[in-house]
Amino acid sequence: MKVGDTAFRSIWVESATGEVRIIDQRWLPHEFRVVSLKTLDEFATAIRDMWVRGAPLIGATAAYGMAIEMARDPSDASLDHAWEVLHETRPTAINLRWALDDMRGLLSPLAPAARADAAIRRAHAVADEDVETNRRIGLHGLEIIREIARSKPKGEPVNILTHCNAGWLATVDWGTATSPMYQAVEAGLDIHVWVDETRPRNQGAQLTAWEMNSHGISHRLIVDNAGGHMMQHGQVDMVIVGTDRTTASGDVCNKIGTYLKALAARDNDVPFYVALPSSTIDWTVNDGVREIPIEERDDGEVTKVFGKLDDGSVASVQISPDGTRGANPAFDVTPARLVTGLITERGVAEASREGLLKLFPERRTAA
Ligand SMILES: CSC[C@H]1O[C@H](OP(=O)(O)O)[C@H](O)[C@@H]1O
Repeated sequence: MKVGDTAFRSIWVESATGEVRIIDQRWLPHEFRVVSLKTLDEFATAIRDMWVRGAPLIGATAAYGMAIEMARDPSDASLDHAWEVLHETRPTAINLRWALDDMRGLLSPLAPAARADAAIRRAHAVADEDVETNRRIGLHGLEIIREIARSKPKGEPVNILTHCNAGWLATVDWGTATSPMYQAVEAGLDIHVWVDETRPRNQGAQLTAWEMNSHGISHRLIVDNAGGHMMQHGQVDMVIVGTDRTTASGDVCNKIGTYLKALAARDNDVPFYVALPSSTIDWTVNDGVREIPIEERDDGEVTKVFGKLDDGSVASVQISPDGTRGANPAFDVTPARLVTGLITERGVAEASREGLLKLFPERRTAA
């Protein structure tokens, strides 16, 4: 998407140097920092420490990490080591495993001498496919927004609530939950976005708000606990979020707090949509609550908050007593029964096995 007058992706290869470049999202919205990732360990650190984050972007970053390592050492041992190092960075987003398996499946049968070129080509393709996939998600989501707009009094915007950042910063471009928003604005529809701050790391306040500002989309930042109240008072026409792993039966694992939004949406008859590329569907899992590993992150993310000081510098400040420890599950699982629809690149699926198989019949295994 555009940053000022310049079009950006969240990850790209500098043509002059061949270096893989990323936007280091830890410093947004206060500083726009671009860094190069040059070694396998730097790629692993960037994913683990959330310089880059968001399921599709984590997958694309891992693909480029494999490619960089193949250029250094294309041996079988190096291929397996790179898979292990990158896989252990974060446990929940399935795109990481999907991308690593995709790359290793392509590279393993090749002669080592052919792996570096094949790897970088595939990494580029993973990134390009993500952009097109998200664009298509946006077109399908646009029709939902358009339908809601028809039911609104003239001059009133479609009010959309979103949680965390499932924006272009969480993908290579367009975003998943934000793609319908961008497409709606491009189609001339009037939307307003309630942006959940999304504690503890505030991806909403820091990243989604930055995206909305950069794109000139009407929005207001709200605390995570305000969403239910807004819905009770008719101020939310739809919820749209992303996901880090959706099961074959339609259970949705997403940033912590998503489940609570879904409960409030159901209680107030607000449609609750999830936007996702098919690479985020884990076809091997049915019961999301019991089977999806939930990342436990450092409790310092709960006891501290990052922001800009009055002198313009950025810092992390402690918000709780010295002796207080935190608990920090990074995701939760929304059962399929609370999901109105799954917006994929092939269309909108009912949140169920049959609903997903109608759009992805090639996944229908023999009974
Ligand atoms: C399009 S995936 C976005 C998804 O990823 C975020 O998690 P994190 O920032 O920890 O990587 C969040 O769950 C978003 O919904």
